[in-house]
Amino acid sequence: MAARGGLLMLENFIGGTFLPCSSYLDSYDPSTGEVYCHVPNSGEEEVEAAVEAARAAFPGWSSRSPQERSQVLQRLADLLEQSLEELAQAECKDQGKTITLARTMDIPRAVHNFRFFASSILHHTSECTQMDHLGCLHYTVRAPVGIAALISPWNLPLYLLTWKIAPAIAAGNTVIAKPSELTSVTAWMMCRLLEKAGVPPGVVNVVFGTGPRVGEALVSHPDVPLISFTGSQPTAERITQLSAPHCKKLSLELGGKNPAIIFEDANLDECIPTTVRSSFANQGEICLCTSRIFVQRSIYNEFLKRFVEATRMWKVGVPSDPSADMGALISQAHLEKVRSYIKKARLEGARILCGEGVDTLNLPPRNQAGYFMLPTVITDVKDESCCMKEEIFGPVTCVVPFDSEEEVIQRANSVKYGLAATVWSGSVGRVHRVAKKLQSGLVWTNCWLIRELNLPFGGMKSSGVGREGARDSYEFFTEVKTITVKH
Ligand SMILES: NC(=O)c1ccc[n+]([C@@H]2O[C@H](COP(=O)([O-])OP(=O)(O)OC[C@H]3O[C@@H](n4cnc5c(N)ncnc54)[C@H](O)[C@@H]3O)[C@@H](O)[C@H]2O)c1
Ligand SMILES: N/C(=C/C=C\C=O)C(=O)O
Repeated sequence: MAARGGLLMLENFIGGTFLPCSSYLDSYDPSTGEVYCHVPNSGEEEVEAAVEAARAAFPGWSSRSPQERSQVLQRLADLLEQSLEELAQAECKDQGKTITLARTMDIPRAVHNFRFFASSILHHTSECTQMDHLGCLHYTVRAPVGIAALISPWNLPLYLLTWKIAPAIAAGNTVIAKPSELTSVTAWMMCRLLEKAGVPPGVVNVVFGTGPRVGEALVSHPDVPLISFTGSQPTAERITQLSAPHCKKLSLELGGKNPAIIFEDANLDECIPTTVRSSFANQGEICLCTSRIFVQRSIYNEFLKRFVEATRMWKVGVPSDPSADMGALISQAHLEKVRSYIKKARLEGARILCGEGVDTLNLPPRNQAGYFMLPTVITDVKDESCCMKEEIFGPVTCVVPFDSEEEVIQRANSVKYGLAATVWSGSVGRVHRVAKKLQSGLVWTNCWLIRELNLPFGGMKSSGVGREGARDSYEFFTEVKTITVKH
């Protein structure tokens, strides 16, 4: 690690070596608005070096057995776990999230990602059929694809980066990862553990920088046959265009406009605290967060009263405060974007029941320039409003009434996204029925964010293409071959 003038200086990690870059980007502490880190502003030259390193490492790594690769992933998980507190502190400072969320969700899940895929890689089966009348046996085999480009967003930095690195290298690929330029620190810290874990040079390469500069050089490189991307739809469109000439394999995990549907027989004592958390956890900067709440009319007033009370109890504070429920948004630009939606809602005649422009946020003097805002609840908003149609990706949620099951399903499905949903009802028949009719890749009933990594994760419609999970990631990061043997 280099430090210049008290600033953290990150370096690219290529071929097992940390390399300086010719230019750097400022990276900010969201809780103060101050520059505290310099991130390499990498470009084609760095991508070419990373491709060379990944290409050189591929024969050795891909020829190791799943058992050998599994052991390396387990050792990396152990080292990350031993560095949990250091990584949590870094993620908190870099992303603006609370230290408690970083300690209990982000970093433990990053550790688990390596443990999970270290195990699942040992248990995949292939397929076989027989044509006795022709004396033929057919079977499938799978092999790693080659160099994988892994591009990840700024909201759950190490959690989502390792959700790609782990399955990619477990399957025998070598990787070039590009984290978000807004949150690069924990990826860089992870690189310091790779050699000790036994990851050979060139198996994991990390290039830092912006999407248009280093990201586009990576996704358009002819020797990078597959891209796993998590981020926004506009970026996914651009990556699809750039990769199309090379017919690359694409996994696209994109945005959401996730509904919560609360029927009159829901258990509000459970529903309300969970829906506050699903709306505002990580400052609402989780693709699975709830941003539209449909409440059956007979309980609407009771729900609204209790939900606003509970939202006002959701503590916004300095991210390093263990008692804070919510920290700072990622950037000044993102804060202004989120606030602009609240202004639009007001202009449309909606009511802001709490939060931005209604309640007062008290912060210590050193955090006055931080990117903070209060969790905000909007009602009396039309389904056609941009607040009900577009992903805001901040601590803002809309609450509206509904009457019938058929009506609410149609309204919940009336957006271009289809990532996640929650359904709250005491009727088991109703939750099964409604879940099946929702255009979402993930539906939680009477709960939220209980993750089963064995099963497919991802969205439909504009929420993405493909799925991630034990089998899905294995199939994405390998090529299948069908072999016929005539005996
Ligand atoms: N479905 C999911 O699992 C999931 C998870 C987290 C975030 N997201 C979505 O991500 C978005 C927020 O993250 P974000 O602002 O970092 O998204 P983003 O699309 O701006 O950036 C995501 C990543 O892509 C890179 N990038 C940007 N432009 C690029 C280009 N032209 N070529 C190559 N790479 C490029 C960025 O540097 C970053 O690393 C939201 O829409 C959110 O819903 C989805
Ligand atoms: N891929 C996942 C994403 C979760 C939240 C994104 O913002 C996961 O949980 O596996």
